[in-house]
Amino acid sequence: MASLEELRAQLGSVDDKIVELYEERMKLCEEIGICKIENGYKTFDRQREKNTITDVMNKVSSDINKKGIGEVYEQLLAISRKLQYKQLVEAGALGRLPFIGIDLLDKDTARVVFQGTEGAYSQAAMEHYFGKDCNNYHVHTFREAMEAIEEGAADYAVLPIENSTAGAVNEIYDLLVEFENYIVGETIIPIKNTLSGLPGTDISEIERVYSKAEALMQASHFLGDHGDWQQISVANTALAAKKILEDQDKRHAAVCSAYAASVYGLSVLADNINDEKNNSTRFIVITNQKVFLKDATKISICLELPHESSSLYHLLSHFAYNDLNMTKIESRPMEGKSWEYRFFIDFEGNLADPAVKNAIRGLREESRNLRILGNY
Ligand SMILES: O=C(O)C(=O)C[C@]1(C(=O)O)C=C[C@@H](O)C=C1
Repeated sequence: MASLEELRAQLGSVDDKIVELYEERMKLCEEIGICKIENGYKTFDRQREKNTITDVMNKVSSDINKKGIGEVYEQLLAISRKLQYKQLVEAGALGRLPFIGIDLLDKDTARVVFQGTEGAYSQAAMEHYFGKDCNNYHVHTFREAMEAIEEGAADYAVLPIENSTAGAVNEIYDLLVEFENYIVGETIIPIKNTLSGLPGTDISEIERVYSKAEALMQASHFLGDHGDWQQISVANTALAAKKILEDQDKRHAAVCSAYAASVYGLSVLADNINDEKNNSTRFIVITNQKVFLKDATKISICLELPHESSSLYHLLSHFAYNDLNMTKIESRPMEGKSWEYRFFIDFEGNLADPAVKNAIRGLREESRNLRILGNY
């Protein structure tokens, strides 16, 4: 029986042959790539790949080798495809109207819309991004904000997309698909609720609290210590603060942000009463212009995948192959297609980077309806 060293030496010679053949194969794929560009043929030939994989699987005998060679070829073909996407990008075949790189957003002259009432967290986020004196107005629903951007009634909208404890705001994801608007910025603000009442109120006088149902729930430990208080839910936390001002009853208090309390002239009776002390919400800034800041570092895309085994696995390989760091993935059910999903992916990069262009080229070819939602 041969020793481990001898067997490893034999394996080394086999690996040398594989490497040589691999290089020979990639060289041929490169030539095919040129031929495809010159003749306008599609890079990804799904049927050809299926045939190749079946052929090589039929050439081996044992089941374990069949599965193994199948997997090796899946990878091999995916890599030659990626080489051909790179060739396409280098030949300048981008295929779509490009995003335009800009130096700055016109924050001083812009008209900005947010959803909610005066004192809402969205307003606080808007002021954080655009400044306290920005020209703004508010609407009742997220859809109305999206429409205002699409129609050009406002230049930018500030909308919540994700909370650190509650997760994604699904409606915003769905609206990003429905409307052709683009993300150009983001801002994260802490969500810290207070118990606020009329100035001069002592907490011992309180008998009733108003707030949004979720905000009452998120302060359940604090409110549990005051079990005799009546809890009344209203549409949002800013509205609760407004009600306290209007009622002028010292027995009433609101669970709302310190920002809403200041907007409605209330005093903070207890600060940061949420059970989870490090809660924050990420807001996106959207516009109807296909632009991106030249120093942008994050890209959001969405796409649909064929209902096939390992389609997500192959899709994600475009990030690894191009050394791109994926920071988030969300899925949402697709309307009218039970158990099929649309994926929303965030990754680090700038649309001007060659690696990003290569990855997007590959992702576009191998998924359906890919949309770049923004680079910010
Ligand atoms: O035959 C082709 O069209 C090729 O480009 C070669 C190849 C392969 O590596 O075998 C690569 C990509 C295609 O999707 C199909 C097959």
